[in-house]
Amino acid sequence: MTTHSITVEHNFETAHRLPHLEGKCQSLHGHSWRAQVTVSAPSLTGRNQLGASSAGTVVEFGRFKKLMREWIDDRLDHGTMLGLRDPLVGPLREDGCKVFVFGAEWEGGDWGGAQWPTVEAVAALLAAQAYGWLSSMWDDPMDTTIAARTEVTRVHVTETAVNAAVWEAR
Ligand SMILES: Nc1nc2c(c(=O)[nH]1)N=C([C@H](O)[C@H](O)COP(=O)(O)OP(=O)(O)OP(=O)(O)O)CN2
Repeated sequence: MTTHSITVEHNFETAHRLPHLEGKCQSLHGHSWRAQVTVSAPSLTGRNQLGASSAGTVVEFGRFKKLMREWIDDRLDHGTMLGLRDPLVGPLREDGCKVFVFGAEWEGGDWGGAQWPTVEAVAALLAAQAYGWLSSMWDDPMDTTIAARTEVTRVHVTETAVNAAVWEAR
């Protein structure tokens, strides 16, 4: 069986802190995050208004990146990622800051523990969201660029040049 995959990337400037870990990560700090999302399909067979067809794409880069960029830029970029139990959530919000709360806005569920904004949890968060981006393309009957049985297979997130996490579908 063959697999076709595409990978797209986006960056975001976002603060976080991990008060449950010992050391410097307890202090609020920022990173230039990079997320690479890989989408795969067993064939390039897609659809058009007449039925099964092929645009020759797993998903069209531009459409998928638009969905990815809008979600990341709206919710994470130039904001702060915190855990639900972090006492900074209230004060930052009261001061008008953008805050994304792990364990609230996104609870993790089957995607793995997500109570704190570790790099691992950010990768799982984006994998879960990427399934939503694919669903919205699939639900659009005019979208002829998404192949059948597309899946999110890998999300690679870096917070620094030397720290990264990977979420991979089994
Ligand atoms: N498994 C994880 N471990 C750590 C995470 C994480 O998300 N997952 N996060 C942190 C901190 O957020 C911190 O930003 C990074 O810590 P650390 O690599 O120790 O710090 P530096 O980037 O300054 O390290 P260098 O010495 O510059 O390489 C901690 N652990």
